[in-house]
Amino acid sequence: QGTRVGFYSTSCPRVESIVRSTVQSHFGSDPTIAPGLLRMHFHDCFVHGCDASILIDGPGTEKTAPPNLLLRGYEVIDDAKTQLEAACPGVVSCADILALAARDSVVLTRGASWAVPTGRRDGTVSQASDAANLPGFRDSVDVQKQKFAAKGLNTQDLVTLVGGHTIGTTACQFFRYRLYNFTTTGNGADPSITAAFVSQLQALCPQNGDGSRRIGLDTGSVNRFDNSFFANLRDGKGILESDQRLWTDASTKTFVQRFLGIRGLLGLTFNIEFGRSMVKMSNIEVKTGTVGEIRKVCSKVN
Ligand code: HEM
Ligand SMILES: [Ca+2]
Ligand SMILES: [Ca+2]
Repeated sequence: QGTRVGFYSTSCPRVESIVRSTVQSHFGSDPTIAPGLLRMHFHDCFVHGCDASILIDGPGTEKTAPPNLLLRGYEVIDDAKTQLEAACPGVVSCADILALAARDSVVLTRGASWAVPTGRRDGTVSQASDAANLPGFRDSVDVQKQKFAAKGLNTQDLVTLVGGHTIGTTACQFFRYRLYNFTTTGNGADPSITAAFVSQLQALCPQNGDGSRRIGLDTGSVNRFDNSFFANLRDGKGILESDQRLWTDASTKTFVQRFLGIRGLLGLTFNIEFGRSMVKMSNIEVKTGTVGEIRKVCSKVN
């Protein structure tokens, strides 16, 4: 792919420790930056590849597209970049900083670590309209699979990477429609949500309440990078419609079951597979060599 582990070993040997300590210190004062940075890397990679196009400021850039409005952690990347420009000016790309910060975020939430290949270069294009190929929370499994396949990611990668929802939160506005008037029968909620859970969710996200209120994507384990998210899907406790559908569709359900260690199926260890699939995701359409640039400031092209 053109990226490799240790790309900066002579040009900027402290890059990984600088990024790690920066993420760590921000995490200390605001733990929500861990899920924020992981999601930001995903949203970067799916649009023009992992090239930091998501970080560019200005009217009509990717940042302004609806799926990206609630991303957080930009200040962490800026902070790391400032320190890296002091240590090794003009050497480390913003795209690599984001890839490293996503890994460090998983480790800080007690997930397993993995080696991040580096050597990405930063892109110069960022357009809101290009964010349309990001998956949406109402997408069917077929559409989710298509969008991942378009980036070279298979069904196992899809299930594994969506497992990133083991940490972090969602605004009520993205799933509240599942709780009220979704059906005209029963309690009016999406029947794929287990009955006892509906009233809990309704209490957290009242019908006419604040749509920006946030609740955990992995009920009971919001801050920990574990496989509890998959147990919640099995139990009808997925929060996003797109997440719960991974249990309804036979092709994705098998992988959820394998993460849960269902007898008779070849087991998969979520934390190990996550690192593997992340390496694939973080190599999507990467720019290397002389393509693109090394940005001086992550929020704007040189
Ligand atoms: C079908 C694919 C996916 C869909 C439809 C989807 C959708 C969403 C939505 C709607 C939210 C809530 C955003 C908010 O309210 O701020 C969210 C949050 C999140 N997503 Fe995804 N996502 C997908 C895949 C992924 C992948 C592949 C990753 C990472 C590998 C990821 C990581 C996260 C994280 C960590 C959060 C929590 C963000 C926070 O707490 O600020 N998602 N996702
Ligand atoms: Ca990008
Ligand atoms: Ca969890």
